[in-house]
Amino acid sequence: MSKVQVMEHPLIQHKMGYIRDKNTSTKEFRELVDEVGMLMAYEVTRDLSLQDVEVETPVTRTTEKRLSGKKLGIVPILRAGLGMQQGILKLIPSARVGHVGLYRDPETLEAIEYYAKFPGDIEERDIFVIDPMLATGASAVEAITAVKKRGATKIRFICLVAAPEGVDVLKEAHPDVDIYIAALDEKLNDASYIVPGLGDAGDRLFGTK
Ligand SMILES: O=P(O)(O)OC[C@H]1O[C@H](OP(=O)(O)OP(=O)(O)O)[C@H](O)[C@@H]1O
Ligand SMILES: O=c1cc[nH]c(=O)[nH]1
Ligand SMILES: [Mg+2]
Repeated sequence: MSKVQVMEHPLIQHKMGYIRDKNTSTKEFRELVDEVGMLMAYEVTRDLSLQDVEVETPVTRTTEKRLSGKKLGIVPILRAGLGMQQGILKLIPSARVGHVGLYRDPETLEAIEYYAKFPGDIEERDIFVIDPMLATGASAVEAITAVKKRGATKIRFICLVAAPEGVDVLKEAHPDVDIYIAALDEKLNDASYIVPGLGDAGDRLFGTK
């Protein structure tokens, strides 16, 4: 069964308050989403494996630790997932990047795929699927299904704000995928927006609407 981790780090909580604020400008919103993406990547990569390496300091030889070279990949869900991409790449710059384009049909709430491009060796990589919002869960379920179809087997999902409804749907559809959340909110409203939420993440990131 999926592990669900809500990241209660004070810096994440502090920044989430500004991200939610409707008076936060597009520029600040973009910067904050990038920063929270980076802080979440720090937590999510806590279990990366290390190997011993010999290093010569100016004084002596010593044994140090280095990442063991596990191949990683991130897959932002377009559009809003792009807002977290750079922040995560700052910490894991060698990760390859795939993209899956999905939009939520406003009537049916179905996630409609319009784009997909993944690294050729995706099946060898640990994959982080990223999107600021987990609302009904339809988009995350579709994106992870698309990634699995290309052969990836070790997948985690990282989001800023999740509704309990979406967490349940994702756990049910992909019980092998662990879920990392900056804030677990109260519910969905009648339009399936997250409450209290932050509004439409894509529109706020890109200044559309
Ligand atoms: O859990 P769900 O109910 O599927 O909703 C979440 C999805 O909705 C938003 O995308 P949107 O459809 O607004 O596309 P956009 O990123 O292009 O704005 C958000 O970025 C998620 O991908
Ligand atoms: O609250 C929500 C729900 C779906 N997509 C968003 O961007 N925000
Ligand atoms: Mg949107």
